[in-house]
Amino acid sequence: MKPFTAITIAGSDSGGGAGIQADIKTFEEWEVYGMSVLTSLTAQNTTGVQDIHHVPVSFIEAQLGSIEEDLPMNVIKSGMVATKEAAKVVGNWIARQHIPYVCDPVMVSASGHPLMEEETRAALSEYLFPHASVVTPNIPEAETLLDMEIKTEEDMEEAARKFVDRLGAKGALVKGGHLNGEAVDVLYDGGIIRTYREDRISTENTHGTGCTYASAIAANLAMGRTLPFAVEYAKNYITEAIRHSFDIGSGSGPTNHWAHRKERVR
Ligand SMILES: Nc1ncnc2c1ncn2[C@@H]1O[C@H](COP(=O)(O)OP(=O)(O)OP(=O)(O)O)[C@@H](O)[C@H]1O
Ligand SMILES: Cc1ncc(COP(=O)(O)O)c(N)n1
Repeated sequence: MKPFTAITIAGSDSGGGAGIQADIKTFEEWEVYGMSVLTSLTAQNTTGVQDIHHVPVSFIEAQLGSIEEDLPMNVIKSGMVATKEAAKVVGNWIARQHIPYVCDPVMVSASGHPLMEEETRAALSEYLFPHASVVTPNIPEAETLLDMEIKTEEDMEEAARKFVDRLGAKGALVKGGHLNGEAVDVLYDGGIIRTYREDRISTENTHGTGCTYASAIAANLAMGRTLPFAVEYAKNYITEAIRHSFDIGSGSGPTNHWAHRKERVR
């Protein structure tokens, strides 16, 4: 049997809620075989990030090479890429793969800790976005990367268009988790604007939602679904993961990657 496969290029979260751990857990739930390239290791829990160790760029390259030499890949997902050197190596490698690529431009943890060096911002636009089937910024990330304020759904639409028209991504999903009211996300794929809307769930336990959502989109692309359908399935999945999130740790608890088994959203 040959499964669909996905590779995540991201940081490790020792607390298991975000980063590589969230990505692999999500791939598994979609029955997509997960592979990983670690860019940084974080000492992290639900209260915050206590320490960060960046993997040497030569070792990031070694991991990419080991996978490329031997294993099939249906999709690439990236998360924490902290330095411009890492962004360059990762971007140049992705450019050669010619498969769908989901780029989650992780900048700051939900607990407020910077996960990317400031000078890496420009490197994301230069090396990663041009290869992305979709970039998945949250509101603060979109505001920083585009240097604009986002307060309304119309602003989200404008931002999504700018990621495509100005920064060269093929698609952009601007996530509205940080706005008040409904949990609305706006997708622009270079053609039309689509809106994904769910009621807001009252919980503090949203650690890792961004990583989990992007990985669910990637898993659906690996299975051959189109981007709009991949986002629709992933939105249902993340909503249930938040609804049944775990009240563990004394900070913002993690989402529940197996919640969909109760709700049968697949
Ligand atoms: N309280 C909530 N109830 C329902 N959906 C939510 C809630 N918070 C976030 N979402 C949804 O979760 C997904 C992730 O969005 P968000 O904007 O929180 O991303 P993020 O900031 O990258 O995540 P993280 O919390 O991991 O930093 C989006 O679909 C968003 O609409
Ligand atoms: C290694 C790593 N990657 C990504 C995130 C973002 O996730 P969140 O915004 O939920 O903290 C994180 N906290 N840690």
